[in-house]
Amino acid sequence: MLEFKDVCFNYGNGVPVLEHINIRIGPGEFIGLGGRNGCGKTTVTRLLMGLEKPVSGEILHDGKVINDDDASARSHYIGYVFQRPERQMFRSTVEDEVAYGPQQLGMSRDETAAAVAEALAMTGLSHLAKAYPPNLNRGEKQRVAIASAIAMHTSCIILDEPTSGQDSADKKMLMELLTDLNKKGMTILIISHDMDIFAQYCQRVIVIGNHTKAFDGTPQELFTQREDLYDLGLSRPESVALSMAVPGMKYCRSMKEFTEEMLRRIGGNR
Ligand SMILES: Nc1ncnc2c1ncn2[C@@H]1O[C@H](COP(=O)(O)OP(=O)(O)OP(=O)(O)O)[C@@H](O)[C@H]1O
Repeated sequence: MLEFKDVCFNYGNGVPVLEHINIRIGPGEFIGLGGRNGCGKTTVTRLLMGLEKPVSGEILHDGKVINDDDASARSHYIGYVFQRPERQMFRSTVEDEVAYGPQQLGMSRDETAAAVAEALAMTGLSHLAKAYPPNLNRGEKQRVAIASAIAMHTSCIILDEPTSGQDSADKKMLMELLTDLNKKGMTILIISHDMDIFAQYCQRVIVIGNHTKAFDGTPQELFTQREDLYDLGLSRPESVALSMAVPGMKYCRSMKEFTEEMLRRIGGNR
């Protein structure tokens, strides 16, 4: 469990970024973090990672205050995939890169090799074990960062806008990998501007607005009950808008679900 208790933060210039934020992230959740550009999403995750410290309030891990724990201490239980994952890579092969964390944890050579092999297999990177990380494409680099977290046996992965600028095939591959990890118990927190990701993959969405938490609930509640989506920098996904427009239609998380439901209805009416 990761928790923010009444957290306030600014970058030292006096301009408030976050004010009195309370958030609880339970084990095994798949949470989307949204809001307008510049509302403070990345700042929330940097505070979780220990890259910034709250001005006031507490950050807790499993009930213990971790305000003073630095990022390396928190990397034992939180993995982070930056917007530009190449910035977090500095070794000359993918397998060495993924081995770095386990080595820092003091795992033996055999344990490290096993953890790396397992992490590369889970992320579909085994064939790229000897590749030079800067030569990989963005999707592959993200998977290296995810593999690094898996190899360290972290319980949580945070991703900052991982699908921006990706084609739909890469996006689907990444989201399916995250769904798979989540089913194995990994907590996922994903910053995104992509409403389809919130609707289709997240169990819960947290929205930051006006320097604080403006929404915390299911994607269905967010997209069907909030009148202020535009003000929050969000929009209703097409699948939800269409399912709301058809009388008696159930809530549809994706266009695939909407299409299947429409076909089922047409078939049923024949
Ligand atoms: N190092 C910094 N020094 C001063 N202000 C900063 C710094 N980093 C971010 N900010 C400001 O803090 C606010 C929140 O930034 P943050 O990057 O957390 O927002 P965000 O919601 O992630 O934005 P985006 O959606 O554009 O990525 C913004 O107004 C930003 O300009």
